[in-house]
Amino acid sequence: MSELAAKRALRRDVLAARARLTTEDVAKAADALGEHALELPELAEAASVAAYVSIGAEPGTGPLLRALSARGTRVLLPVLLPDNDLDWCAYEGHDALVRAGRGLWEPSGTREGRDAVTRVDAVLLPGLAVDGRGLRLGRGGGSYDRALARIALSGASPARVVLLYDGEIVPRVPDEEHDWAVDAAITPHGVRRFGG
Ligand SMILES: Nc1nc2c(c(=O)[nH]1)N(C=O)[C@@H](CNc1ccc(C(=O)N[C@@H](CCC(=O)O)C(=O)O)cc1)CN2
Ligand SMILES: Nc1ncnc2c1ncn2[C@@H]1O[C@H](COP(=O)(O)OP(=O)(O)OP(=O)(O)O)[C@@H](O)[C@H]1O
Repeated sequence: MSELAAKRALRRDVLAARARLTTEDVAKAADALGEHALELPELAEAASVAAYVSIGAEPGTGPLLRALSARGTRVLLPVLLPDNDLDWCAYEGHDALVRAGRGLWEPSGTREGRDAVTRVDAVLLPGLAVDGRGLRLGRGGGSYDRALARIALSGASPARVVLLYDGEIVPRVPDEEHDWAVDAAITPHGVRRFGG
C-alpha cells in the first residue's frame, strides 16, 4: 500500500472509532484533556496559544479554551482559507464564534494573518493519530503541515502538542516528505512526549 493509501485507511478507521463515541464519552474526555493540558508546563508558561474549536467527536477543546481564556492566556483560533491554509483570529468566548464550512465554528474578529501562528508560545493541534516519532496524521488538507512549516521557517520553536484519544497513539503513521513532528500528545489518559 502506498503511504497515501495507508493514510486514507488510517483516517477512515480513526473517524469510524470516533463516530461510535457518545456525547457523554466526548464530554468526559474533553474534561480530562483540559485538565492534562492545563498542567503542562509549556502551557502554564505560555502567554499565547494557538488552539482549535473541536467539532463532533473530535478530542474536545471547550473546557480547555474557557480555562485558558480565564487565566489570561491569549488564544488564537484558525480560520480555514479557500486554499486550505489557515488564517488566525483571537478567541473572544464561544458566543463570538460563527458557523463556517465543514461543520466548523470560527472566530469572526480581526484576522491576524497566516504568519500569526509563528508568534505563539504553544500550538495545540487537532489530529487523528500520532506515532512514537511524533509524526501526526491530520484530516488531509495539509493545513497544519503548512502552519508547522511556517513556524520552522520563522525560527520560532513553540511547543507543538496534538490532542487525541488514547487509542490514537499508534505504532506508525504513514509519512510523507512534508510531514512535521509534534513534541507531545495529550490524551484523556495523560501526556506522552516524543523525541528530545
Ligand atoms: N476543529 C477543527 N478545526 C480545524 C481543523 C480540524 O481538524 N478540526 N482543521 C485541520 O486542518 C482545519 C480545518 N480543516 C477541516 C478539514 C476537514 C473537515 C471535515 O472533514 N469535516 C467533516 C465534518 C467533521 C465532523 O463533523 O466531525 C465534513 O466536512 O464532513 C473539517 C475541518 C482548521 N480548523
Ligand atoms: N508546506 C506545504 N505547503 C503546501 N502544501 C502542503 C504543505 N505541506 C503539505 N501540503 C499539502 O497538503 C496535502 C495534505 O497533506 P497531509 O495528508 O500530510 O495532511 P495532514 O497532515 O493529514 O493534514 P493537516 O496538516 O491539515 O492536519 C498534501 O497534498 C500536501 O501536498
